[in-house]
Order: sequence, then structure tokens, then C-alpha cells
Amino acid sequence: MQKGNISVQTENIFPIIKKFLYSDQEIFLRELVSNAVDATSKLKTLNRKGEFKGDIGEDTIDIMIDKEAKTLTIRDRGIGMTKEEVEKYLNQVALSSAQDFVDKYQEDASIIGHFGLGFYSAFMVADKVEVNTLSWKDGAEPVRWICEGDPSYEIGEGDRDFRGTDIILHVSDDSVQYLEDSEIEGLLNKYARFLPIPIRFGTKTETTYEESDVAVIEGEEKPEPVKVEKEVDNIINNPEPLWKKNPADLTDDDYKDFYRELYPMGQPPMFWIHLNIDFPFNLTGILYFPKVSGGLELQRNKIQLYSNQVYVTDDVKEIVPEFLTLLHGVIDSPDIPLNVSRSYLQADTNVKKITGYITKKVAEKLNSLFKDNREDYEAKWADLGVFVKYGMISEEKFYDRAKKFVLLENTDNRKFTIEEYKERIAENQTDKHDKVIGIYTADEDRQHTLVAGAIERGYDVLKLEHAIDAPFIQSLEQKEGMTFVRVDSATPDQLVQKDEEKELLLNEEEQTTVKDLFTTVVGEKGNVELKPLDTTDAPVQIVRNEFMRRMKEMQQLQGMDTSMFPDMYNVVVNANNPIVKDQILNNEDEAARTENATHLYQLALLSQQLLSGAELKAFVDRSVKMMK
Ligand SMILES: Nc1ncnc2c1ncn2[C@@H]1O[C@H](COP(=O)(O)OP(=O)(O)OP(=O)(O)O)[C@@H](O)[C@H]1O
Repeated sequence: MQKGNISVQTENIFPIIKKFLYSDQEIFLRELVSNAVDATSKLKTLNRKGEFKGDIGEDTIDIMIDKEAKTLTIRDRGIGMTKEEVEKYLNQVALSSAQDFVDKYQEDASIIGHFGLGFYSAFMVADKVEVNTLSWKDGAEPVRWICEGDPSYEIGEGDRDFRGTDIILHVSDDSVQYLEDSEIEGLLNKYARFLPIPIRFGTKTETTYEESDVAVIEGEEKPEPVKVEKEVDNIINNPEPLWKKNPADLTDDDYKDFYRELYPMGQPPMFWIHLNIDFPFNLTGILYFPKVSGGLELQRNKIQLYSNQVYVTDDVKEIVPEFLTLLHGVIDSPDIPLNVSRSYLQADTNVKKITGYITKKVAEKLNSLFKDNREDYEAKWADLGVFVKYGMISEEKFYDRAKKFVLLENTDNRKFTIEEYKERIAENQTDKHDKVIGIYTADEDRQHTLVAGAIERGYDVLKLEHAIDAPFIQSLEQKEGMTFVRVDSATPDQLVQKDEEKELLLNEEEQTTVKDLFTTVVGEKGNVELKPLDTTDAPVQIVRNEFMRRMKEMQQLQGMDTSMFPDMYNVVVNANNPIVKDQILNNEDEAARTENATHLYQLALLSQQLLSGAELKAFVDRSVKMMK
């Protein structure tokens, strides 16, 4: 064997590779397996071009563990290397890429996990790396290269008798987990699952049931099928993943099956988009729309990013707009720079274009679903709505596209686009300032009394019941010139403010008496207002200021302290309801007067499910007493 020194300035490189990459050690396998894939693909290209005329034969890449020898081997049947190539590629090219990494790492430690450290990442887990290779070239001699994790290496004659390369890692004592089958299989499943060349990890037992060959006797039952166990190659990957295929050749079932392959536990997706673009950047992939009616947080980190079928990460925050991280699926692009820091990625123009492209595709898909089959789109709205609204509040460009297909649903479960809805309510729900007022409930069941009150007045009531709806209507208010009020934000006649002033049927003295009495009854909990409502409107009603309530909700949504917004409400006493006159003003008995006022107030609380505890008991007791 001939001896050599890799390079002088590499003194530091091995300790740095070992020490600093500790947290992301496992990428060594991705790097070495991708090199093996590259070497095999290159051979196929040479063959296609007619430069390599021999027989390619088996192209499978083997990953092998030898527990006794404490080695992990990556074997390919690719182009191999001549002695000159080993010296050039491993001692110079690979080393300079490792050197490059170390330099960049010292500037910005966040590049880890997004940098292909390449061949030298082997030294994260191995004390000694042996390369056994035979080039495809005519007359090439086998070569063996050994390096023990310091700048010196040996190169000499090898004993390999078939084309390709073995990378043999002598696994170090602190990395013995990489000698475990389960660990390696796990890593291969993560990084190599869709590589384009078959990856074999030993064998596995396959069980099938075959028809018994015992002759069937007439009149007797067919013999049971026979269980047959066979040792077969354990091929880790699907070398032709769906996203690489032509959408025209695929059926819905193909997409659903692939989804199950990616997320075996997931519910079936609602629909999907097949991405396929080659200019101005290269990108393929499939994005699935899951059902997102529940929380927003649970579903993230489901999009997997690949670069030429090599798994890179499932953290795609910088590549797809935030709201799209709710989607599932795969994006594959060799044009996304993976070997740079995240901040650089955000500024990268290709990445920006990719983000824009994906957003546009998603909007187009939704638009065509809406246009082509509105009924089906409406049926999916419960699962789609959160996603669309989230997109609208977080991406200006998406808002502009989505405002044509975002739906508003009313209490009759009818759904309208923004334009349709505005038209529907314009006549009845335009206020004195010419604003179109959307009336909504956040809880149809709880607010039933108020919803019914509004509907009785001829108003339409929307259901806006999800946490996302508060910021969503805020953006509709800013951009569509509408105003939204919740059913409990005013008495029904004041939800849409008109100019007509009603006459108050009580004189000033009577007004003061009623107001004072209710102020005493309500105490600190609310402000009492006296209003001339319809004689048939409830005698007492509870309302909450829309603006204050929403401020509080938004702050809660952001996890902020909301103690400075007390849970105050207004108690509106309908001065024109005859009960107020008959049971309070005209009642001689002072105790009965207070009791009646309390009862009316508690009735109002009860109708909004705000009555509980001792107050509720007192109310029930009093009601029973009244019946006697
Ligand atoms: N299994 C292999 N068969 C043939 N050549 C190989 C093999 N592994 C590595 N090489 C050669 O060594 C070179 C350096 O490999 P290394 O992995 O360090 O960098 P790279 O693959 O060029 O880039 P990257 O940093 O993205 O991995 C390769 O470009 C290739 O020419």
C-alpha cells in the first residue's frame, strides 16, 4: 500500500465533523446511499449514451451489517473509481466539500441538516473508512483506500472482482447503534424510501397462502389454502414514486394508495394537486388536502421535502407559505438549495418563486373544484373552510384569489360567496351609514334565543363558530367594506342601526326609578341602559360590545393576558315593554318590585346561559314560588 497525506489544512476537520455534527449524525447514511445511487445512475447514463457497452446486470444497492467485524457496508454496482479517481474525488473533491462545510458551519451553525456533507460524513460514525472499488472502464484495476479519521490515508491494490464500490464503515464505539438492524432500517425508511435505484437491506420473510394441491374430492369441502413462507429481498424503497409519474396515467385510487403509503394512519384525503413544473425551476410533487376541521396545530410537518427523490426534511416552513403547511404530501425539487442557512433560503429567489407557484396552484385547484362541482365543494366546506380562511388571513395573494370561492354559511346551512351574500342582505341589512351588516352567531345552540330574535326581524344570521373566524371577519371588514356584529352585540332592533327613533313611553321620573332599581339589582356586573324597544321585545336583554369582546378574543387567541378586559355586559331594559310598567313601576310593594326586577334580569341571563350557581337556584326557587 502506498501512503499519502490528505492535506495540511485538514488537521481540524475530523474532530469538527465528529463533534459538531453529533446531533445530526444520521445523515451520513443519506449521503453515502445517495452517492451509491448517483454512481449507479451515472452508469445507466453511460450505457444509454453507448459509452458503456457491457451488461449493467443487477443494479441494486446493498446495505449490510456485520456485527462481529463491527462494520456497515454500502455496496453499489455503479461506475466505481480508478486509482486516479479515488485520489481526485475522495482526497480532493470530497475533502474540499467537507472543508467547505466546516467553514460555513463556523459562520452559521443552523446549516446542519440542510447540508450534504458528502462522503466525509462517514467519519461522524466511523473510526476507519475503507473503500473497495472497481471502475467500469476497460482494463481498470481494483483499488482499496483506507483512512482512519486523520489526515493520512493508504491507497493500494484491491481485491474486488465486480464493478462498483463498497464503502465499509468501521463503526466507532460511540456509534454502535448503527450496527442494529432496526436502526438502519429506520433510517433507510426515512431517507431512502423513494430513491430511484432499489435499495436492499438483507432479506425478509414473506408469507403467502397458496391453493392446496391436494385433489378436491367431489362432495367434500375444498382443502384449506397452504401457508407458504419465503425469504425474499428486503427492498426498502419504491423507486418509482407517484409524483414522478405522468398525472394523465394515474387514477384516483393511485393517489389514495400513495397517500396511505405516506401516512398509513391518516384518514383519506379530500383531494390533491399534482405539481409538475420545469421552468423557471424544477419541481414535482403531490399535495393532499386533509380534513382540517379540528385544531390547526396537530397537522403540521406532514409535507416531506425531497431533492431528486432523496428525503431532506419534513420541516418545510421556508419553502411553502405557512398556511400550506396544513397540507400533506411531497415536494421534490433539485432547485431548492439545501446546503445553506435558513435565512438565506428565505431570501432565495427560487424559493420565493416556488412559494408563489404553490400558492397559485392551490388556489386554482380550489377555484376549479368550486366552479366545476359546487355541490361537492359545499359538502367539503366543513373541512376546507378553516384552511381557506387561514390562507386568506395569512397571505395577501391567496386572499385575492380565494375571495371568489370562500363561503359564508348561514343558520339554514345555506352557503354563499361574499358577493352573493352581500347581495342577499343588502336590502334588509344596510345601516344608516350605508354599511352592509353581517349578523353572526358563534354558537348557534347557546345563542338560540338571540338568533331566533334576529331571524324574526327578517335578518339573516351567519354561523361563524371557529376560532379562525374572528380574524377572518376582521379581514373581510378591512377589505370588503362589510361590518360584522354578533347576535348578542345589541338588541335585535339595534343590530342594524337605522335612523328611526322610537318614542320612550316612560316620563323622566319613571325612567330614573326604573334605571336606579335595575342598577342596584345588577350591581358591578354590567351597565344598565334604558331603551325604547318594541312593546313585544323582551323586557330585559343582555348585550356585549362587539369591539371589546373581539379585542379580548383576539388577545386570547394570541395567548395574551386579557385581565384588563373584564367580562362586562350591558343590561338593556326595554322601557316600552308593559311588564316594566305593570310589575315594577305600578307595583306598590317595594320588596316585590326588587324581586320582579331581579327575576327579569335573571331571565335575560338565563336566555344566554349566563345564569349559574346560587343565582340560578334563587331563580328556580322564585319561579316555583310564583306558580303557587
Ligand atoms: N459510491 C461511489 N461511487 C463512485 N464515485 C463516488 C462514490 N461515492 C463518492 N464518489 C465520488 O466522490 C465524489 C465526492 O463525493 P461527496 O459525497 O463528498 O460529494 P458529492 O457527492 O459530489 O456532493 P455532495 O456534497 O452533495 O454529497 C463524488 O462526486 C463522486 O465522484
